[in-house]
Amino acid sequence: MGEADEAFVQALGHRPKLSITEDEGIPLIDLSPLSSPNGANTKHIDDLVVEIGNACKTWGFFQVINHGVPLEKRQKVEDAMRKFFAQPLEEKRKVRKDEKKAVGYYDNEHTKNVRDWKEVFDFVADKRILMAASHEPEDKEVPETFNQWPDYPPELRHKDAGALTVLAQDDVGGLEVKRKSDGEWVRVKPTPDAYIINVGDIIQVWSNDAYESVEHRVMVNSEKERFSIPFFFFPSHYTMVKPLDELTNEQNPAKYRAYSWGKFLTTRKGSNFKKLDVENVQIYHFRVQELADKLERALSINSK
Ligand SMILES: O=C(O)CCC(=O)C(=O)O
Ligand SMILES: [Fe+2]
Repeated sequence: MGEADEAFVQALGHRPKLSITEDEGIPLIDLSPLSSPNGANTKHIDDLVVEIGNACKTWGFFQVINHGVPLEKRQKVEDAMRKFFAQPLEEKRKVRKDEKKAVGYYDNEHTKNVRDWKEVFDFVADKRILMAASHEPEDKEVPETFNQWPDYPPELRHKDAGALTVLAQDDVGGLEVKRKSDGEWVRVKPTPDAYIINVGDIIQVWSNDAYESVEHRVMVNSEKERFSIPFFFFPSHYTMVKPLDELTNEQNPAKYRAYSWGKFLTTRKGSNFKKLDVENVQIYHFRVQELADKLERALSINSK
């Protein structure tokens, strides 16, 4: 075997283990009360809300069935996706996405500064949107679009930066979630026609840490290619993200200061195409405690 490009190489502690833990415990939630033909039954809806709340607290991940999305729609998207990716590389590269072009094909994304072993096609479902040109406060907004589909798996552990993610994975499987109770990586069992939903960083901040954004990763295998279709649910770029007023009070003060979602995303995306030597922006950088510690360190350096 030839030498691997060092951009793909994971730090030792993040390489996969050889055995797989498949967890039956990731909640499977039946959404049929939402589309009940006799109108929604309040008791069932209340139970559903509790079930979803518990899943978000315990796992940060759950699968939904009887969600009302017609199977034919999913099959149509899957057919188009397979057809697109089956084309020769030079064809796919004709619709290439890069640092200036926000949508299209790419195969050189970096997550946490390590290159992913995947191919992606990002596309836009909606109108054009405005986005900050950079993280710098004086930079103007520029028109941009962002929506991701479909994703040929990222291999790296990460948390999703948006509010929540809805994901369709195929029957090959490979998505792994870091179990909150013991830090073990467990595999999300492929369930036909189910969608996987996970809490992202924004919900963690909005809920002032009541619901945590959980680390996950995708393990590739050399025998069978795998497809997945993630939908990242993001707020508008001008949204300032901060703990919700109704969830904070004197006993539970805001743990984060407000940050601009558009600027956060722009800074994040700056490292999507190259390996940087510094850690990319993370929500913990906006933690009030983290900022207080930094200030304390700075003051103690200055007084020496
Ligand atoms: O492909 C998957 O199963 C997960 C994809 C993912 O985690 C992501 O794109 O953020
Ligand atoms: Fe993800």
